[in-house]
Amino acid sequence: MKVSIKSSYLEGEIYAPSSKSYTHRAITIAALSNNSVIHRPLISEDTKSTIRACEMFGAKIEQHNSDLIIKGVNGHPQIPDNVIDIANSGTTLRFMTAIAALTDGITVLTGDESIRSRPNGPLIDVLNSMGSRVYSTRNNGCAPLVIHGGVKGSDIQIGGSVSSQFISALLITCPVLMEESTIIIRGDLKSKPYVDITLELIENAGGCIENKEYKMFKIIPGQKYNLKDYTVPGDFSSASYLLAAAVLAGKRTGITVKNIYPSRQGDRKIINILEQMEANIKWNRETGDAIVKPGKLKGVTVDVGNTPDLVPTIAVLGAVAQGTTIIENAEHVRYKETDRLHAITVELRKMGIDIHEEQDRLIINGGHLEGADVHGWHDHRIVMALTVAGMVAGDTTVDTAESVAISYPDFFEDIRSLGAKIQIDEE
Ligand SMILES: O=C(O)C1=C[C@@H](OP(=O)(O)O)[C@@H](O)[C@H](O)C1
Ligand SMILES: C=C(OP(=O)(O)O)C(=O)O
Repeated sequence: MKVSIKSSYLEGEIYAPSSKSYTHRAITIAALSNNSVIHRPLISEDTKSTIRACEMFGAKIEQHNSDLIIKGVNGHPQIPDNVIDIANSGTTLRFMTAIAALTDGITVLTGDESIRSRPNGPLIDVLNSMGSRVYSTRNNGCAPLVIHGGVKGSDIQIGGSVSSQFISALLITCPVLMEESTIIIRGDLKSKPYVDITLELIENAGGCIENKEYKMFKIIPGQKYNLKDYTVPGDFSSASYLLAAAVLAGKRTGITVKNIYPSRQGDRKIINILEQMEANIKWNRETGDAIVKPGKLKGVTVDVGNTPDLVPTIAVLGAVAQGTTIIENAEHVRYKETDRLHAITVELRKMGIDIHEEQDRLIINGGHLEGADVHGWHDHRIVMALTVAGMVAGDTTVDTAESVAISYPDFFEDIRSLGAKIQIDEE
């Protein structure tokens, strides 16, 4: 699907969608619990992958209006009766690889071309050291994965530089084992806030994990999750496109982005980053409203070690900021749906921006965005960030736009409701 974008001037108010990361965790932990209700889950292609996988492991999941009613497996997932296709969701793949190790049979996990190129080696090695037998069918650490169950609580070590999802997957799974586990993190843990979200949901479900400054986690055995009733908060990663659009393409009347409350989400930092860039933004933590007015921005240097998903948004902001924007500590951003450092560099160059990539950072010299036909790389975050750029530049098309369904299915409807001039060209 391709979208055609004209110069746009936005105004009004919009609700940020529910958090994808919180929704994945709520569904997964509810599936390991007994009876749970999840209010306002994000229903998107990625979270549907988690729903599908949890049903294959024996959970009963029904949607009633904006709630999910989940009857879980009480810590004992069944052997799936077929291969599980988790499509494009890295979070689902990592979480379900660990859940599969709890069964007493064999699970096969696969996904789309993107997911079958993303690394899982550290998680595979740890699960094998715990008594499971996990194989990457092509011996490259990527899906398809074949997982024989049989893990036991153990003392394990794992590197934190590739993905925090490996650690989150182990933190969710180890408490239900009958032996104590200790997880030691080797090196720097990237995307730390996502581990905070995991620990928050585990605590909500009555689980108990001792976190020794993200260097060691001690997990007592035989725990039983009981998530009961959980309401999913708004998503700061998705809100970042709305906030950036307000700054770059907003009318003087401004835009109010609603449903963004204080949270353990690392991407809440988008507010601080916009403030550092001297954007006109006022965030009311009590009401969850961020009021944003358009204005000129100043370039900044941002460490994205904990906020990898903000990179496309920050790159577009830097593209029009005065001076230079440096996005650093970003190597792990290369292991997402696409190599996002490379993808956003290629596409913003097509729009006339002086942007360079190095192994773990981007250097962007602010300039003037020019309309162009750009490629979305089948990556929802690349598509949404380039759509914001297109509203500034005008006369822009973005292809593979259907990928917004991964995390923000109503993205185009929402920004059109604010006045964005976007035509959807069905391909
Ligand atoms: O745990 C999660 O919900 C996520 C963790 C992050 O991945 P990494 O931990 O691999 O950086 C992030 O990029 C992804 O969108 C969601
Ligand atoms: C990388 C992302 O998610 P996942 O790792 O779950 O595919 C994302 O949402 O940007």
